[in-house]
Parts: sequence; structure tokens; C-alpha cells
Amino acid sequence: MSSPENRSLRMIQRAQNGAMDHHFVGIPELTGVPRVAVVIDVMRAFTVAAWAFSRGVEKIVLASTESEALALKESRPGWLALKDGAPAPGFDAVNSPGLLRSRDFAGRTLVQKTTAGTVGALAVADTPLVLCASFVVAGPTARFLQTRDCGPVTFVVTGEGGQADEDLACAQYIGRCMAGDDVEAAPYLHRARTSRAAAELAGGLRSGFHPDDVDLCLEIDRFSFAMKACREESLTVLRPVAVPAIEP
Ligand SMILES: O=C(O)[C@H](CS(=O)(=O)O)OP(=O)(O)O
Ligand SMILES: [Mg+2]
Repeated sequence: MSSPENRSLRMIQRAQNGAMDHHFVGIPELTGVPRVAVVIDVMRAFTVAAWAFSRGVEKIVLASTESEALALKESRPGWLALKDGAPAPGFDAVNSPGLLRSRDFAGRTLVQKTTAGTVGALAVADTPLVLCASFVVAGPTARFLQTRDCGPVTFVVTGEGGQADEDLACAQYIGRCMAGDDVEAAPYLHRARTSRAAAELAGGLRSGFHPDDVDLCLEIDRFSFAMKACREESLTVLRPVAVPAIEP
């Protein structure tokens, strides 16, 4: 349950976000099925997903448990599995952009299970339009939403029960970009760099970590695609969607 203080903070955040009355909610606060959801996990699930696509992954299947991830991998020849935390038997990768960036995943399907990001995406899997995002795909995500003229968005702030400032900053940045504002990324990136998650990652408190992870999570618009999650049969599947840059 969110406290009255948190609820009023969210109302202020909504008001500060300009004409579009976007919603910023944690996973525990999700009720009903939004029209459009953007699920944010800067550190590290959706930075990792973007890097995986850049290394050739064709699609990412989101799993709700580690045992489901392993079962999915075993059920399809050639599929790979990734989890957060320490490396574990049966898993082919961990949730670290620094540890993924030199891997070759050409044409592979990756099953991903993490603590926050994948949980948030699965929580809104029935939503008609779901994007998963982080700073490395923030601009393309905003442009994709602009082209759809989709109206107010529900941003799912996946970390820390909706309080993770790296995720909230990224969500607010995307919301401002959607409005067509000329937005300076630096203040939003600074919030992420000084977040609790960044401190824990940099301090070696999280497993499956590479020293470059924080920097890699803060590369604004490193990639030119958005990431769209859809139901495919009984699975929730994330795929990259190319988004053209705006002509200067
Ligand atoms: O791998 C991550 O960064 C986190 C898990 S933990 O906080 O490091 O244990 O998962 P994510 O779902 O990417 O936030
Ligand atoms: Mg996170």
C-alpha cells in the first residue's frame, strides 16, 4: 500500500509532467489494465535487454520465476536463459550489460528473469501497448509513443516498490520528451547516477556485476530502437522496434 505522502508526491509528479496526465506507479500500485504502459528498469533489466538485442538476440521471453526460465529454455532447442544475481547452473548469462556487451547472440531467443524489470512487464502483460525502457532507449521510446499519439501513459517504476529514482527519472524524462519539449538529459541522468541502485552496483553489493555497469546504464539513447512486449501464444515476448530519428 502506498502512504498518503507517496500518493501526494505522485500527484505532484503528475502535475509537473505537463499537459499529458501520465501516471507513475510502482508494481504494487497497479490496478486494472492501463491503455498504454511503459515499464522502466534502468538498473539493469531493460538496459540488459537492449544490449542483448544489439548483440543479435531475436526475441526475449519474459519469465516469472527462475524455474520457469529454465523450463522454457529446456523446451526449445537453442534458447538461452538469463537471470539476475550470481551465475547459476543452467543459466547462460547474468543481468549485466558489461558482461553481455561482447557476447554473440545472433538469432538466439533469450529467456530473461529478474527481480524487478521482468516482474513489472509481466504485471501489465494484458495491456494493449507495452514498451520496456531504460535510458539507452529513452529517445526512441518517446518517439515511438509520439507516432502512436497514444495519450497519457502509465509508467511502471519497477525498482524499490515504485520509489527507485533511477527509474522515476527515466520515466519523467521520457514523458517530457513525448511532449515535444527540448529536454536536457543531464539532470535526469544525474539523479540515476546518485540513486541507491547505482551506489549498490558501484559498491559491489549486487551480484553478477561488471565495473562498467552503472556507466552503461546511463548512456542516453545508445540504441535506436524501442522495445515492445506482446503476448505470443502463452508467452510475453519482447522485441526491438526500429524508430527513425527525427530529421534536424
Ligand atoms: O540485476 C539487477 O540489477 C536487479 C536485481 S538486484 O537488485 O541486483 O538483486 O534486477 P532488475 O530487475 O534488473 O532491477
Ligand atoms: Mg532495477
